[in-house]
Amino acid sequence: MTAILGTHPLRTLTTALDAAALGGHSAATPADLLASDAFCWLRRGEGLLGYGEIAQFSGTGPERFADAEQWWKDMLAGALVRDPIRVPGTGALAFGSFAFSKSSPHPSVLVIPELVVGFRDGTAWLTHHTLDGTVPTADSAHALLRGVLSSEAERTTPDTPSAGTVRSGALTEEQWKESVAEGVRAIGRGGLDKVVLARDVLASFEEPVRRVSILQRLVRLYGECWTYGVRGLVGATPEMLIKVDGTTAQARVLAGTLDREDEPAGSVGFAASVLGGSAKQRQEHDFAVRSLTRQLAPFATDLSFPAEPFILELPNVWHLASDVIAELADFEGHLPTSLALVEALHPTAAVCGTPREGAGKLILELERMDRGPYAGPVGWLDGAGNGEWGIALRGAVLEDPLSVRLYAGAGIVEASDPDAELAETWAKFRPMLQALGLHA
Ligand SMILES: C=C(O[C@H]1C=CC=C(C(=O)O)[C@@H]1O)C(=O)O
Repeated sequence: MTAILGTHPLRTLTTALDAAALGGHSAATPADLLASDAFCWLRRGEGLLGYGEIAQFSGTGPERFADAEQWWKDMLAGALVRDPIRVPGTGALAFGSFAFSKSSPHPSVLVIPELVVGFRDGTAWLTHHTLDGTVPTADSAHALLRGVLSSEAERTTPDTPSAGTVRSGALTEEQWKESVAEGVRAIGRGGLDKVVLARDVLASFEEPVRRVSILQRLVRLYGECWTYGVRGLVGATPEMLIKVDGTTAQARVLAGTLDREDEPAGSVGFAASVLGGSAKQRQEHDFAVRSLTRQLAPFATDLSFPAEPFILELPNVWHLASDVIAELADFEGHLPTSLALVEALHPTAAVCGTPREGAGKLILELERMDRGPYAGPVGWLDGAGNGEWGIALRGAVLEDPLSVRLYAGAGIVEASDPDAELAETWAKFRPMLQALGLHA
């Protein structure tokens, strides 16, 4: 574990965003405030952006969540927080991304940005964090934002996607289908109900890709999803692992997918009959809901979810979806933080399988790649323990300015067909392919 701690305590100042104090810089939507390295968590015109980095936790291994939680507690212990607004996302805040696997060498990180801009229920605010002993003020926060806006010519340059090509990553399509077939055989032998198998593809460009444009396109096209950006990891996920807002926790569980590409006219009804009527898709979904609710129950005094999933309509696919809601139990005066819940819930059967242990082992064997941050938790948490942690799906890692690695997977059950699962991964690559300006 590495942690960079300053010699001064963390100081934070949250203040209402004063549009007049931004001078000539105005923004119609939060996405207009994106900058090249900005942290991003946006959905339906609300969310959080972060700029600059003043401290980070970085770790690997099975203890990565607990170590991150301890680091955050240490940062908060001596913190001097001024927060007159006091809603989830104000005060001290860190963005984070965690590797899917406990055996991954990929670093899991929590990062405290120098400046946060937040939007929620019609309120907009700035939070300025310092660790060098300077006292943040409303003026210093606005000056930082003005600095970001004026130095970022890239934000306003017209967006012309560069030409790129896509090739297979760790496995060719044929090899991946063989892995799916092996997954089906493993399920048939007994002891395993479901395994989620993913694959990667590598997009290469002749000119550097622009992170801001990728995020802006995802925001524009996939407004119902949570568009995330934590360093090189970008994407727009439809799946909420856990959101904590005071005493309430919420999750959106997805599993069961239908491509919308060849959609007949009319079609949520069509999706409902195909997805809802398919025993295979229902089974895939039920495993995912059960894994989430089983892990969440010990933290809850009350937990509910509808008996029947609903159809979530996204531009690329339909999903079977279930929203789970829980009232959090208070243990000796403490509620679990969003990060403590992440540790308990990850990985659910939407991205790993059932039973979890056996599925995890088979994933390592059959995918023959490191998932890195793909399918890991991504999001933010604040000093009160609130937070939103999506599952990093429909995303990619910007490996260097000319190469982007995309990841997508599919839930495999006994009735799975390798060709259909391969087609499903292409439907799930589509948001990132579109965001990269590649044909999709
Ligand atoms: C593993 C992925 O999706 C999961 C989430 C929704 C539906 C899924 C499915 O139908 O297989 C997957 O469980 C992915 O997007 O890479």
